[in-house]
Amino acid sequence: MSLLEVTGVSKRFGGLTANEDVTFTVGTGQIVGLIGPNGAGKTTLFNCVAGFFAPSEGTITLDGQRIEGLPPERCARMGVGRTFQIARTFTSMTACENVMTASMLHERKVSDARADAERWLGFANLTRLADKPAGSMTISEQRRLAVARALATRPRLLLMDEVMAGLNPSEVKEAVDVVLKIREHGISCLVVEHVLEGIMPIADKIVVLDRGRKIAEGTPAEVSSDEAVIHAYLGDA
Ligand SMILES: Nc1ncnc2c1ncn2[C@@H]1O[C@H](COP(=O)(O)OP(=O)(O)OP(=O)(O)O)[C@@H](O)[C@H]1O
Repeated sequence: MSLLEVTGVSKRFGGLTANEDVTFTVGTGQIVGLIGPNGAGKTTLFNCVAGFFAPSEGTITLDGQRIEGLPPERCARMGVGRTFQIARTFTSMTACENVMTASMLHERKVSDARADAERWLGFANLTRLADKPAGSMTISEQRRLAVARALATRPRLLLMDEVMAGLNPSEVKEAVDVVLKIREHGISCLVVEHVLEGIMPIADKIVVLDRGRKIAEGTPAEVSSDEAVIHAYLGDA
């Protein structure tokens, strides 16, 4: 049994089908990349796994337990963590306070939450910025802060949404190093990413969506040479 099993998931918004009959798994300690052209349905699927959307059809299990349709906080308590885009970090709070808001999910005492937050800031290579307001940090630092905050919820599966977008090559490498460290901790990662040079070298598996459907699944090498994938990315050009 895989940690995450997405089976036959469809999601419709009125007449628009954003996901159609999508099936894939994420194994324990695996990094799985979810890629596809704009509008392919990546974010929608991500939101179905995180509990932000209930699928119209299909099932989603975490460690054998059904989670589809559960609210986000139940999914989080069951072990599904997710990063939010920058706008969701609390910009006037310090980096440490930001992570503490997540640590409080498990720690009752403020001093324990602070110690926990400091540990995750260290994990994300942000110790020296612990007391800086999140709003004054660079995009790269804020992305790693979002990862630290998600890790503080103690996920078994971490969903990462475009944590590498807009970063320069050395910042992409820093983000990649953090993802690899997360896997070393035995935490599985499902990564939605446009920055293919960031995700392709480190993913155990890539799932490719196009117009809501899964068009390919396999190792990075397999999907890179897949005709349907090449066509989806390049069109008829
Ligand atoms: N809440 C919503 N209501 C209606 N339609 C939506 C909603 N969310 C997404 N869609 C539509 O579903 C389709 C898939 O969008 P989605 O954002 O999941 O794709 P994506 O692969 O994440 O795209 P991108 O790479 O551009 O972020 C699009 O046609 C989008 O307009």
